[in-house]
Amino acid sequence: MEDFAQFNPTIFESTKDNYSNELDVAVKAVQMACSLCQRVQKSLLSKSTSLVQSKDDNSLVTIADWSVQATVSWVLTESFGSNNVSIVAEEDVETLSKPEASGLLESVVQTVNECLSEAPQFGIKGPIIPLKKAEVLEAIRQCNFNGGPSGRFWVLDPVDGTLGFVRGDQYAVALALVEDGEVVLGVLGCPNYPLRKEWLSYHHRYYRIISKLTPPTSISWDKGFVLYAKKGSGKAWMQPLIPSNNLVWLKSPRPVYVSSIEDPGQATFCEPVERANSSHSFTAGLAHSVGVRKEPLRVYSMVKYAAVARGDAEIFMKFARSGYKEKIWDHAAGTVIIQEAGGVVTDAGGNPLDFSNGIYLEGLDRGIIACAGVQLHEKIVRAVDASWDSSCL
Ligand SMILES: Nc1ncnc2c1ncn2[C@@H]1O[C@H](COP(=O)(O)OS(=O)(=O)O)[C@@H](OP(=O)(O)O)[C@H]1O
Ligand SMILES: [Mg+2]
Ligand SMILES: [Mg+2]
Ligand SMILES: [Mg+2]
Repeated sequence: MEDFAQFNPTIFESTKDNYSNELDVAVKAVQMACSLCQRVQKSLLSKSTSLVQSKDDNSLVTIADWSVQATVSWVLTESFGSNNVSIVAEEDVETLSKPEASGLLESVVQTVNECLSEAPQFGIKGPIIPLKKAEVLEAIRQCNFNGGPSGRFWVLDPVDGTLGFVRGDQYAVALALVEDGEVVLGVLGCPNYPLRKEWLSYHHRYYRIISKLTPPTSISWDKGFVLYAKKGSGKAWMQPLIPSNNLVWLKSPRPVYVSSIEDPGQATFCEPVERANSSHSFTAGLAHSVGVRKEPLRVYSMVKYAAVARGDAEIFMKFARSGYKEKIWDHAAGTVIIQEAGGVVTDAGGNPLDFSNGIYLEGLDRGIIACAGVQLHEKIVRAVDASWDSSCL
């Protein structure tokens, strides 16, 4: 039993360290968010409802995106005080505030309150009475900070990989803390990350396959976890999901490390599922040119960062079409987790990602390259230079 520990803040090693309280609250908030998402994903898949909406850029948003944003915003504000909390997050309240969206708003309020009612099981004090519509909208609206070079702010992607989420596939909840332009904490919830990494590539069919192969009573260590890391600690940790209805949860976090594979011939690279989000043809040419032989692992969301941090893949590449500006919430948590697990994350010019310039990764050179090791990373950066001019990106 010695590798088991009760769930309490002592898991965070030196509790007197900087950011230990922030990390403790952030991990609990992401645990709650994962539980919320699992419940919503299940209900989305069991009935076709209008809980999925299209945004102006044709991307999707669901009640889970808004509900997680409201819940995490509420938890952070209650824990640290509204004057001390600035949050940059993906969703806004525009759609939800429209009179015709009252049903949608009701679903969000119900989902948030359901989640907050379980807060004590995660070690968080919940509200005395359920939140009202106006309070839920305010919690979402509060996440309208625009980032920048100085001070402290949180960065939240409530559901990353919303497309994967509505398809019953991979998605992530990503929360980071940025101080003076540097990501100092990263917390990444991956509720559907499978026990066997081979299952990561069963897109679309994932849910069906998993539900057939794992008994419904299986404990959550079999699927899903929260990864977290603190900048400069040299460690990244994986904590199993806390079952909200199960008081016998006793598992302690484990450290995760990047893979030691430096040979491209043995390496696996991962990339976005959607061609619209990253050029598959460019990365295929690139991978071939450095000697990568394995098929790409196409996975939705920041689960790709988790795969590299855990050593299930060695390379992550994303080359969005020219003109697309990457947002900080799609990369902040994953970046610090890979770095602390021993990996390297830069743009295609080999420069660190810049989280100090507002909501976008301004100045990003071509694309993002994350690797398990320095040598592999150098090879990929060199290969991008060699093949860039002949590509049409
Ligand atoms: N056109 C375009 N190009 C590049 N990137 C885009 C584009 N549109 C959206 N996005 C952002 O990509 C986030 C999902 O990235 P993924 O790596 O998960 O892509 S994929 O879903 O696997 O194809 C996705 O995050 P979520 O909105 O949180 O799902 C978006 O922020
Ligand atoms: Mg989105
Ligand atoms: Mg995202
Ligand atoms: Mg999102």
